[in-house]
Amino acid sequence: MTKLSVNINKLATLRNARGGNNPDLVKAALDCERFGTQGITVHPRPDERHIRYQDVLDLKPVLSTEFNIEGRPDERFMRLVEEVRPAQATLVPDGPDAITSNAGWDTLTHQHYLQDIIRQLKRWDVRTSIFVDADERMVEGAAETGTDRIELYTEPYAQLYPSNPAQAVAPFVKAAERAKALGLGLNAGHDLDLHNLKFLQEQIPYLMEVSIGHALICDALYFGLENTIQLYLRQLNSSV
Ligand SMILES: CC(=O)[C@@H](O)[C@H](O)COP(=O)(O)O
Ligand SMILES: NCC(=O)COP(=O)(O)O
Repeated sequence: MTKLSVNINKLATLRNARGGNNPDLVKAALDCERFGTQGITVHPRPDERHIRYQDVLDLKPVLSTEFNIEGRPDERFMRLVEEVRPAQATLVPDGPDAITSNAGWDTLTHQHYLQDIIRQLKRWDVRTSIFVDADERMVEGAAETGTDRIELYTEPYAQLYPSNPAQAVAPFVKAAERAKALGLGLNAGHDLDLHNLKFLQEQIPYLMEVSIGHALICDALYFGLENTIQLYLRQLNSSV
């Protein structure tokens, strides 16, 4: 079964636009859970333009599904993960000024660095995932770090999918097969939506989790949050 983890960054963007607490992020996350999501993802960035570090602290005690914190493992991120002990930490290489994630790790160049971080996260009993491009060499480098899982960076898939689905998915299937052969768990995310999700999941049925934010929250403007989550779960063949 492929789990859906709803990324609530965009709800925090909306909340921050007016400086108040509307929408209430904690309530919205709990509603996502009530509507069927199997996880909540946040990606606090150093400028706190959407998720604030305090949001992460507020969410942890109330969530009942898998909490996934994504980000660059700088000192502040690591302190947060140590305090919150989420189900999963996903390491993303974004610089502080990144508009959004735009690449996976170079797991060969940064192998020792990642090994140290993974070791530390495991001491805290946090499952680890490393954000990587669909490149077998990067998957192999990730396996060397001792990580539990990788998350395939799916923007290139999403870009090419409308014109050539088979070509778009081919490198992802190859990378996924390599990950499976190496014993790595597999997640995927970035720019997944109601059009491209089903095909990806059909081609890689052993995908463990997808984290989806931007498109899902945009869809919720039209369909409502509850219906939208149900629509995404249906794409993943969940029993809804
Ligand atoms: C790692 C990843 O692909 C997502 O976390 C994405 O970066 C969302 O972040 P933003 O909501 O800041 O675009
Ligand atoms: N890890 C990907 C994620 O959390 C959401 O990315 P997006 O759907 O906002 O592009």
